[in-house]
Amino acid sequence: MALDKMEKLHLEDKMIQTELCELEGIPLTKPVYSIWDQVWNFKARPDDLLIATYAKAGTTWTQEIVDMIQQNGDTEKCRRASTYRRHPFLEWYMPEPAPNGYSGLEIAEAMPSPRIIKTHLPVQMVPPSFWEQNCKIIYVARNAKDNLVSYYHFHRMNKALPDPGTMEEFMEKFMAGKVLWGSWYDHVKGWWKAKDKHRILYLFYEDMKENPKREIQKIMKFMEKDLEQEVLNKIIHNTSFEIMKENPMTNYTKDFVGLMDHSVSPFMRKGVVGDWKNYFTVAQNKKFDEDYNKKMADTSLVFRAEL
Ligand SMILES: Nc1ncnc2c1ncn2[C@@H]1O[C@H](COP(=O)(O)OS(=O)(=O)O)[C@@H](OP(=O)(O)O)[C@H]1O
Repeated sequence: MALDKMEKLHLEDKMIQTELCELEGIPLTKPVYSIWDQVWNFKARPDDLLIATYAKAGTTWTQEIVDMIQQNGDTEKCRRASTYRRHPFLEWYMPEPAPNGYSGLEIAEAMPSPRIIKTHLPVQMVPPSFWEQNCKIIYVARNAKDNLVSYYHFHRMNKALPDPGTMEEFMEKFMAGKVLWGSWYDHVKGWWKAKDKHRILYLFYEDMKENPKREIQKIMKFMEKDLEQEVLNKIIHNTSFEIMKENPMTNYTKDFVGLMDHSVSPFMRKGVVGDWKNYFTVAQNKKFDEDYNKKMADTSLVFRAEL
């Protein structure tokens, strides 16, 4: 291999930086950690809509629903750019010359209102301006077991994330909260508490699968949008897993090129409730449940891990 190419690859490897470092007990990637002051000082605008989730809980799906509502069901407008470029990912940062160099902050700052912004931050790390501006927030939660399985496969296919090891090893890290964006348990509980004090619509992935029409209507109401039945049907259709999997603007084949390997596991993988049953052994399930019951004993939050 030519020397300059080797140097470039080495540099790119360094820029990808799969190592995590903790901020107030929350593991972040090194580049995100390095710009944390700027993230914290981000200036939200009153008409920003924040979509907050633990990673792999249904973010992309919700982003597409919200965009389709905002665009009054106009599919062409929704195809103006990829999900990743349409809705800035607030804290995400990968400096050039990393492939797909990206700064959520820069994209957000340059974007005209109304903005739809994505974040995976736990509630205590959301920049204060979102609360000061009383922004609307949609939080989507997914049951821990399916969330874990989806996150595991995402780590396998995404070179920007640490190697997950075996499913068993990843499960241990997930239970200990030693994964990017921290503890699932604290994330869902923290946002659940916050919903009583702020303008937060708290949704569940399982409810969206069970009855997309009902959940899309909830989002419409929250966004104060009244759309014709025909438009609603169009939104239901175009935000289904099958359509989004084939849509190059929503299936992540246009972004993270060279980082995400969809042949290892596609971003739009299965999109179902209960896939964890194909991965958890009986012993793992028992151990997981025992630990889960302890960690979730102090909340009224209830999840469904099957439909
Ligand atoms: N329309 C639709 N319907 C049902 N399920 C869907 C849909 N779109 C995305 N997905 C599934 O959501 C999982 C990806 O989660 P996120 O979008 O939150 O990922 S990310 O955190 O933004 O990287 C991932 O889940 P798994 O299939 O279980 O891995 C996607 O397949």
